[in-house]
Parts: sequence; structure tokens; C-alpha cells
Amino acid sequence: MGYGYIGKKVRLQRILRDGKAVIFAFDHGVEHGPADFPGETIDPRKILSKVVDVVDAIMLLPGMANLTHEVWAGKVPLIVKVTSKTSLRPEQEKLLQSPFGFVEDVVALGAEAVAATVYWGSNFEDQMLKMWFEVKREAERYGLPALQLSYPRGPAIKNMYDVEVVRYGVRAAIESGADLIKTYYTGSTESFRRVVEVAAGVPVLMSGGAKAKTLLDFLYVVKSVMDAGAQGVVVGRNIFQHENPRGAAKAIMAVVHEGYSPEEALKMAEQ
Ligand SMILES: O=P(O)(O)OC[C@H]1O[C@](O)(COP(=O)(O)O)[C@@H](O)[C@@H]1O
Repeated sequence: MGYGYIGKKVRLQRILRDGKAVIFAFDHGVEHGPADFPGETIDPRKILSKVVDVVDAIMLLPGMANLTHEVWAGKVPLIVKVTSKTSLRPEQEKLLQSPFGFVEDVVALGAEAVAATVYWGSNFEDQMLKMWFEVKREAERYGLPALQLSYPRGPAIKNMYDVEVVRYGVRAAIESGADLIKTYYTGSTESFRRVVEVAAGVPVLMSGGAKAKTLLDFLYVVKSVMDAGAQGVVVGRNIFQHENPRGAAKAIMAVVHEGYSPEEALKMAEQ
């Protein structure tokens, strides 16, 4: 066995310090485009500088990691996503992600983990799996944990948030060697408990999703998945689209790490 196993453990420990993590996802510039960044949030350095000393890790695409390294380097663990796609694609090609960087770039950037998406159930599942295992093979060589965005989506999937569908995606994720899994909220603590259960101990993190009506609403969802045994959340829009991104990040950290109630945590955001 190579030394990679040790590297993975060391790096996972830097992300999940107390076994939990709030990861700030900021790869929307490609998946959704500039429309996701109202007002001053269009400035990536400004947004990142508000959260790098609050969250446990940030997830960026390689080019953005390079562009903003003065803001995050040495302050917060970095996760680099090496797959992506734009929403400019023709409808029938939207359930395919393409390579968006290489694992050696991830290592060169000093990252603690690599991330890649798999749309389980997509017409392009085959290509996405080939891409996943390319990434996984390199990640193992370099001792990098691999975060899988396990997103079940496809013509046979009526409701991608359905607990049976999300469970399937998480089970497939652990069978494909994911060291960390990010997946959708299934709407309740008891249903999400069944998602965590199927991960057989691989850390499950909930994907934030579109901005909730209020931060309090979102904090209830965070509390719900933590009560279900999740190891944390990966959040983008519910932090950077909030009028006080720093406060929103602090509130989410308080629920995930300190077990604050949503109401108590909300006060952190108002400070
Ligand atoms: O696939 P979707 O729902 O358009 O969202 C993709 C985005 O959601 C994420 O997975 C998580 O970010 P959000 O918390 O904003 O949903 C991002 O990494 C990604 O850019």
C-alpha cells in the first residue's frame, strides 16, 4: 500500500476537524454564470475575504483558486473541483459535466481534496463514471480525498430529492470510492437519517441548494441534517447571496459545530 492512505487521512482531518465541516462552495461562476452574483458579490476576492476565516474549507474551480490565492492561501483548507459544465449547454447535454482541471493541478495548488460531480441516472452516466474514476485513480496516487457531488438526475428520475433516489446515489457514491459525499436534502430528518445510514460511515454533507426565503429557514434545514447524523454542509448561494455572507457563515458554523438552535445561531448573523 502506498503512502497515499496516510495523506488522505491527514487531509480529511484538516477538513473535518471535529468530525464535521461547513464547506463554502464557490464554483457557481461556471455552473450558473454571473447571474448568481448580484451586486458586489460579483467580486470573488471580496466574497472570499468575508468567509475564509469563518468556514472549515472552500471549494473552487482551479482558475478561481489561482486568481484568489492571496485571499485563501494559508487561511483555510482548499478543495478543488475538476469537473463542471455551463448552463449554456443545449438542454439535452445539461446532465453531463466535463473535465475542468487535473488532479496534479489540485496538488500544485496545495489543496486538501479534489471534488467531482456524478449525475447518477443521467444519459451520460457512463462518461461521468469514466471521468470520476480517472479523478479517483489520480487522487489515490497523490493521497487526496475525493469529494463526490452525488447528484442523481436523469430521464427516469421523477424527483431528484426523493429519499430512495438520493439513497441510491449515496450508495453508488460509496461503491465508487467517494471519501466525502455531497448530496441533496430529502426534506426531513428521518428521511435524511436513511441517507446517512446508506453511506456506511462515509461522511455525508448536505448540498445547500438555491437560496432559502430566509436564513432562519436555511438554518432549520442545516439543523435537520445534523440531527440526522450528517457530517456537515456544502453551501454556496445561502451564504454568498445573503446580505451578510460572513454572518450567514457564522450562523451555519454555530449550528453544525456548536449544536446551536436556528434561533440562537441567527443572532450570530445579526452581530
Ligand atoms: O446543480 P445545481 O442545483 O444547479 O447547483 C450546482 C451548484 O450547487 C452546488 O453543488 C452547491 O452550491 P449551492 O449551495 O449554492 O447549491 C455548487 O457546488 C454548484 O455550483
